[in-house]
Amino acid sequence: MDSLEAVQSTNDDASECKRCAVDLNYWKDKYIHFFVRHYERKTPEINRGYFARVCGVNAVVKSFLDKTGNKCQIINLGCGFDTLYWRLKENNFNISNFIDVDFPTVTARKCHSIKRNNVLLQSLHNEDGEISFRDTDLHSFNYHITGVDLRNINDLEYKLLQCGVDYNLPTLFISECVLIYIEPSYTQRLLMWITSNFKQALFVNYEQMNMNDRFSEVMIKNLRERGCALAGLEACKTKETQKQRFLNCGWSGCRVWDMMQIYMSIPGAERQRIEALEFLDEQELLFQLLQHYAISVAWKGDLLKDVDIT
Ligand SMILES: C[S@@+](CC[C@H](N)C(=O)[O-])C[C@H]1O[C@@H](n2cnc3c(N)ncnc32)[C@H](O)[C@@H]1O
Repeated sequence: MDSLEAVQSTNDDASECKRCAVDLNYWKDKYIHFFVRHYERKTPEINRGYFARVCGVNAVVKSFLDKTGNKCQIINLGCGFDTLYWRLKENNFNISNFIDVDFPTVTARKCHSIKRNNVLLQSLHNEDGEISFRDTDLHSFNYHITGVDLRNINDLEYKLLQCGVDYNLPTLFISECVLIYIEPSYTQRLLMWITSNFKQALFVNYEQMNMNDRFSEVMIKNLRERGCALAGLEACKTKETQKQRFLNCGWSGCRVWDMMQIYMSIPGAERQRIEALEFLDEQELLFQLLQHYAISVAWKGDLLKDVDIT
């Protein structure tokens, strides 16, 4: 497998882990099984780690929507098979625009699954417009999928315009385990392009952190053996490097929480519920895993500052 293919295949891992945890009742997602048919059962540590990840990202999304209402935009960078658009719709959020972005090979598969599924299609229908499909792209009233390499800003800009991007709307960017695969100079260009073009933006980034100890050496070795070069690893070293990545690119501020902090801040009853779902043999392993991932939230503009997710 070459490096690009290996990076794209990380979407299969992420979506299979999400489906597994949903089937075990960690959280509800009525749509993930439309995208992921087969998976192997994951360990309790992995399932709990994904639970914390979903809770953390959902908390940022909720805080963003509390501040903006429906007059806003979400752009999911390296979206994979994420189902956030449908989950928001189900909860009566009808935001101005939602754009899913990934490599064309990944978006083609996402479009294919949507095209043959009435439940997914129905949410996209609106009296104001048709759904148009191309192989790798989909355009509907307020949901778009576009296939583009995030390292190419000119192409990204062009494709986002086709998706009706509005630079004046408060915009939430989501990236879950994406930037670690991208060379720092490209990420820098992407982050600077966002701050120079969008009036008000919030960026939630979930990815590895504390990548400078023995535990992380094993994680890095495993990913590299699969062909993932981890070009963006430098920024994953510490909380400070995660933060500086944004501050150096013109963002007004950035806060970083490791996943242990997020996990411990989940309300007691909810944590007890999920801890009763499966027997966890090695608590220490879960804690190590949680200490090696983080959520960073960066903002541009006063409206979107002070997001607290713990
Ligand atoms: C680990 S997966 C995560 C998928 C999704 N964010 C989730 O959490 O379920 C990483 C995703 O980032 C995408 N990705 C990585 N580098 C990219 C790039 N340069 N341009 C577009 N997508 C990219 C991959 O194709 C893959 O779908």
